[in-house]
Parts: sequence; structure tokens; C-alpha cells
Amino acid sequence: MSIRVDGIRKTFGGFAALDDISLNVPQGELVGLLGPSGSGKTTLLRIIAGLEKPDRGRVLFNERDVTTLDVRRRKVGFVFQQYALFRHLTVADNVAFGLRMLPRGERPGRDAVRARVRELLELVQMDTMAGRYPAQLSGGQKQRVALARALALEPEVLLLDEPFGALDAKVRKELRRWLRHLHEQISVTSIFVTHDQEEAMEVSDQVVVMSQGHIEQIGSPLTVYEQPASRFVFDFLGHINALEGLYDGAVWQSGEARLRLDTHGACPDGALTLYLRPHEATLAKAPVEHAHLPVKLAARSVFGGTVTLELEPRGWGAGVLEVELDRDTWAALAPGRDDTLYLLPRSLQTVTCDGDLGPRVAPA
Ligand SMILES: Nc1ncnc2c1ncn2[C@@H]1O[C@H](COP(=O)(O)OP(=O)(O)OP(=O)(O)O)[C@@H](O)[C@H]1O
Repeated sequence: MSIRVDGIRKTFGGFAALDDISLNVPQGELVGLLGPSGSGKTTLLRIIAGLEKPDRGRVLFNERDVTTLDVRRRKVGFVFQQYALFRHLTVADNVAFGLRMLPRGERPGRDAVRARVRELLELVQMDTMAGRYPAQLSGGQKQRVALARALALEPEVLLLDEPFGALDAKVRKELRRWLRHLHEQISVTSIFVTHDQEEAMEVSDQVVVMSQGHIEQIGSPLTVYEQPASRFVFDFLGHINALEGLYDGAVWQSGEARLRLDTHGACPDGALTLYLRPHEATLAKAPVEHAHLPVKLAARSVFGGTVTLELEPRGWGAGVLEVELDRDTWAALAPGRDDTLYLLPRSLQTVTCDGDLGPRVAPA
């Protein structure tokens, strides 16, 4: 089932929670709605589900207008952040619940229900826990049961609202890999809401980045990361260091710091902000001809193969900078406690004086 959202507007007491939202989700895709709190993700999901009516615009399933169709007739499955399993029912009975509630004419026989439940529990790898009650499950297990329950009625669309939001980081990571894998097996058109960048990037075929009730960008995870359409998207998808200074057409300067840049004529003389991603720089013990950005180590933390450094600029005007190096590079550098180090950016994003994104530049 493909989903098309066309010119949706939704207001709550005069406040526009969604403003002119249009979106296409092809059959079988897994799309992540990503945005900060209050950007309108849940409202959009609820409108697609039929739980909320838009003021304007249409929702189409397979090009059929379902805007006024009741939620029960849309064939959508839901999974919410809170598992909402029935406490007094076993795992198997929770999954069977929707099937048993079907009108008599549509309800499968007892054996068919049992077979379907077994199949679903195998799919979500919970078949060994069919007889347990929700209280005897971990959060991740409950969420897999919730997913099996949502799939029981063979929905044509699956909607997930922060499905892993309540779980700890490690379980979240496992579950999102598992969801990706599961989606490849069943390929039901799915939309999930998250405010977690990593989650959206890892799971989605397409990411929809939202801000203040509108869509900033739609694209593959790689496209939105590498070719952000706006400053908001660049800011939102990972940490940035903002370096503010003056550019004279050849050299960017801020206090003691200097960086020679060729902006191919795109940046006029004057104030120029540079955005630097933590992984797009290295450090050296001496400045180089085109880059003189002295810093002092303030803190470091090691996680896996990456060392994250907090650096204080020496004699120039940026706040604390964050840089990520691999462990070998850091070990080879082995600076003394008060050594001055020199930041060597590989690639920077320019921000024009209007606040728009300019070209990416490499110091040279
Ligand atoms: N029923 C409602 N009545 C009034 N305002 C609402 C209602 N539902 C949502 N809003 C407002 O609409 C805006 C969008 O809310 P929504 O829940 O869609 O955002 P979200 O991106 O899902 O946020 P979060 O990540 O915090 O869940 C918010 O400013 C919210 O306060």
C-alpha cells in the first residue's frame, strides 16, 4: 500500500501544528519522521492513521482518498512507545486478541488463530515465551509482542510512534536492527516517528526531517546527512562546532586563528561562520601553512575505537570544540598536559551572512 499525504494542515486553537505537509511513501518502504519535540511528527502520524482529522488536505492509500475513512477501516497497525499490552492476558492471547475480536463472519477458527499466533511469535522471536504475562517480560520483549499484535490483522500500513523510546540505549540499538530486518521480511509500508537521529538514519529507507510543522527535507539517510537542504537539517543531524570569524576572500580569521580557504567566489568578504563536524578534523603538534587553529585539551572520553576530545581554543573566539579521532591517531599524538595542539579541519560547511548554507569548503 502506498501512502500519499497531500497539502495537510492541522491547527489546534489557532496554532498550526502542521502546515502544508505533502509526502509520498511508496509501497513497502520504511520511512522515519524525524524532528525535535513539538515539530508535528505524532500529529502527522495520527492523521495518517485516521485518529485525527486534518483541517485541510488529503490522505491517500494506493491513491484512494481515505481522509474521512474511519480508523477501523484503514487497515493500519499501530505500535506506541508505551507497550499497552493487556496485563491479564498471556503473550499468545495478547497477539490473538484482535483476531478474536473480529466480527463472526471474518473471525478465523480456533486452530487458524493458534497457527497465526505461533507464526507471528516466531517472526518476532518470542515463540518460547507464548505463555508468559507482560509483567514477566523485559521492555524490548514487550515491544516485540506489541509489534506481533499490530501485525496480527495483516495491516497494509504499519505506524510506529517512538516504538523504542522507553528502552535503554543498548536494547534500542538491537531492536532497531531487528525492526529493519523484520521489515525486509514482511515489507509492509511503515512510518515511524523518532526524535533520535541515529535511529532514523539506521532504520529508514527515507528520512523526513520536520521542524515547526513543516518538512525541511525528505531523502535517503545519506542524502540528508551529506546534502542537507537547510541549516536546520545540518544542525539537527549530529553535533557541530560553529566557528565565527571574518573572511577576506582568501583567509578566514578569528583572533589568533587563521585558515586559508578557497570558497570559489561563493563567500563574499566579511563575517563568515564555518560549521565543523567532530569527525571532519584531526589534530597536530604544529600548525601547517594553511591552518593555524591553536587549541588546548580540556577533556577526553574513549568509547570503542573513537576518542572524543573537548578542546578549548587558545586566543580565538569559539566555544569548546568537539573533535573525534580514532584511538591510533590519538595514541600517536600523545600530547603533554598543557601542550598547544593545532586543529586541522578536512572539510567545513560555510554559513552565509543570511544564515543559509553556503558551499562546503576544504582548507588549502
Ligand atoms: N490535542 C492537541 N491540542 C493542542 N495542541 C496539540 C495537540 N496535539 C498536539 N498539539 C501541539 O502540536 C504541536 C505538535 O505536536 P506533536 O505531538 O505532533 O509533536 P511531535 O513532533 O510528535 O513532538 P514529540 O516528539 O514531543 O512527541 C505541539 O506544539 C503540540 O503542543
